[in-house]
Amino acid sequence: MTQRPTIGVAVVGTGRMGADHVRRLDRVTSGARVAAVVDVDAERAKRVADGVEGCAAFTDAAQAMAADGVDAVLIASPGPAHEAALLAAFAHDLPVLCEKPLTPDAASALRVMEAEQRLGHRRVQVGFMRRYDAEYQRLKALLDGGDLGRPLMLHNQHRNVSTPPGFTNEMTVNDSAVHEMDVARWLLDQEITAVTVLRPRPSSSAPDGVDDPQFLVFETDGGVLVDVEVNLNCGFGYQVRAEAVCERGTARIGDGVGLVTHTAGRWGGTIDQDFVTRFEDAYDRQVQAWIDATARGETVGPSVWDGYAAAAVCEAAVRAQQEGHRVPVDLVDRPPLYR
Ligand SMILES: NC(=O)C1=CN([C@@H]2O[C@H](COP(=O)(O)OP(=O)(O)OC[C@H]3O[C@@H](n4cnc5c(N)ncnc54)[C@H](O)[C@@H]3O)[C@@H](O)[C@H]2O)C=CC1
Ligand SMILES: O=C1[C@@H](O)[C@H](O)[C@@H](O)[C@H](O)[C@H]1O
Repeated sequence: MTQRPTIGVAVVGTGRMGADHVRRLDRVTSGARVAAVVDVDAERAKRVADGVEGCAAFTDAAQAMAADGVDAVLIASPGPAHEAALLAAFAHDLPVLCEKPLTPDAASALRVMEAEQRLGHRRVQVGFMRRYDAEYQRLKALLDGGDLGRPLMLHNQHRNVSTPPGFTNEMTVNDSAVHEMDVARWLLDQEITAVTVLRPRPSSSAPDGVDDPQFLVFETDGGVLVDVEVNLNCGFGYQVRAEAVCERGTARIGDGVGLVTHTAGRWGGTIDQDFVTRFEDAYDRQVQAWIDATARGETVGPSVWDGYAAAAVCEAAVRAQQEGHRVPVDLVDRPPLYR
């Protein structure tokens, strides 16, 4: 049997997600190696590179992409830095796995989409990892199968223990609810056409300046109503749940009922505390799918169109937050490359 050559990956951004993806590429997935890491924080890049055999450290993404042994790019810098890194990768026609959000607004996502179209082929998989989560995949298969009839509503809960320092109202949409925007579009195979943001009284655990929780309502072009409780300082755990209400039944995921113990007069289990553990398998499967597709010369998974559509919904949601009324979502026509 002939062995596939190992793909050399440059990981851009070595913070929480970037460092975890470096570990994953180095120790969990197969078919790729970390050839380079990039961070504007030179010491952080060096620290991460030192832990991986044969890995070079850079502070400039474009330089890393031009380096020997780099065949593909994983972008895990903050959202506002994604556009520059994507355009640099396109200059070398390199395959990219780009963490969500593709970019933080629709105009920059459109520029990326135009640049990818100029290449003439898809090169980017967007890191909407929930599409690789086993529970979400089962829900998708059930809805696609049609046994429950047509979906009418999708209820979602997105709870985090707490928000990190510097978290803003916009980030409740761009960093957190963006996942529900993507999974709603994917599960229903419909586009989101309008967003309303409602707010109960704030939790006393919410940091100053952050309205938490928030309640988002999306309307879709297929007539489904999607609601999302974004509750990011709930204090007790990381919970991501979705319930589809269909014509002949309902289906729910995310109850997290793993090991249940009965002891000392009580019964119960544990609740994940963050996305790294809750979605560990999904991140692994997402990255392995990207490596495998790259080895075949293909691009799979959430596309730049999906990243753009989510960015347009985010933009409408941020306006809805600020202006306090329902905001329609405007999308350009879907280009042939993404149909
Ligand atoms: N899929 C998921 O569940 C999650 C995805 N993310 C996404 O991953 C990305 C990174 O987030 P975190 O790791 O939490 O952030 P982080 O703040 O921990 O790390 C970001 C790193 O990027 C570096 N950086 C900043 N600008 C850069 C540039 N221009 N070039 C190279 N490096 C640069 C920073 O110095 C830092 O080391 C974001 O897009 C975020 O939305 C984050 C958390 C979970
Ligand atoms: O992407 C993520 C974070 O950026 C975000 O801050 C969290 O709320 C999400 O649950 C996580 O998946």
